[in-house]
Amino acid sequence: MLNVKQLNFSYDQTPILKDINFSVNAGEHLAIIGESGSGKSTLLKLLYGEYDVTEGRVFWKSTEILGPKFNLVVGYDFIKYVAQEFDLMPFISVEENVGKYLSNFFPKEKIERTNELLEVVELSNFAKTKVKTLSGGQKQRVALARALAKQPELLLLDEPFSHIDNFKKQSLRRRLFKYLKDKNIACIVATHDSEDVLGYADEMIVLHQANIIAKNSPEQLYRHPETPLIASFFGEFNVINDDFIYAHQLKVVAKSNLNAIVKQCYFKGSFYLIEADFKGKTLFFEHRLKLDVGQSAYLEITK
Ligand SMILES: Nc1ncnc2c1ncn2[C@@H]1O[C@H](COP(=O)(O)OP(=O)(O)OP(=O)(O)O)[C@@H](O)[C@H]1O
Repeated sequence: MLNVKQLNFSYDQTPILKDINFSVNAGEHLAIIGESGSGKSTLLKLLYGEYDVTEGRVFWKSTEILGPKFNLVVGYDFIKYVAQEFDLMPFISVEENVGKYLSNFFPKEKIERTNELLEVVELSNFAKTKVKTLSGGQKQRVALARALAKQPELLLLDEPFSHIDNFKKQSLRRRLFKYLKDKNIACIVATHDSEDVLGYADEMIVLHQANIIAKNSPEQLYRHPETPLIASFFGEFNVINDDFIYAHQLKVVAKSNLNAIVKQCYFKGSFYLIEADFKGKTLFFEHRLKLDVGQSAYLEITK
């Protein structure tokens, strides 16, 4: 189990993280969300032992995670960290990068393990390709496979799918997170993307102004977002009668007290997202048909 106790951190005078407390069980999946600059990457780096905490302690089971003041070599065998910049070896092949830290004493096992991981990240066809010729998204997938090679107990992922195209992203997410669950590998994922969280994370932490402002299951935070920041992570929303109402929770009806005038209509595939004016305030709602600018629409909350 990972235990983070009263962690405080600053690079200089400004506190970046204040009184951070949480734990993660073996095999559990925790998502960390927050605006850009809220300290997500810094927190992952502290959990990896890349920096020394200013105050507080971090434990994985009974081992204390310590930074460079205490360790000559940064990091621990049981933790792997895939940063936003992946530090691969460009002049060797994909399979050599993935197998780099696997023992050559067991060549058959090394090949099997490398092949298994290349399948997880859907790069089997690129096994012999030199990394320098790969695209950014392909390199990110090599970095993920390499982090898993010597099965870690805890995997730290910083925006793990940021370079990967939408065609691959969905299936890669499913494969990777299923693999981690099957192998009981705990993971902590810093992300801006609600698709990385919903359906996968067991718990979610929201960082804001150096503090954890919410910690709960994604379902609870989705259903009861306590702040606009949390609601906005999940999609367009409105504040009506002090309540957060997602765009899909406003329905067009024949008559109601909520008469909005359409300002913009955005095609979203299976629906249109409509931006409308209601008494000088902007409202967002979803509708299956296109509406004309200037048209009036009666709306009802369907929460
Ligand atoms: N090496 C560093 N030295 C000084 N300040 C830093 C350093 N790295 C990050 N910071 C600052 O710490 C704050 C948190 O940065 P961090 O990268 O942890 O945020 P983040 O939430 O991961 O952002 P993003 O979502 O954009 O990746 C920012 O204000 C950043 O400028």
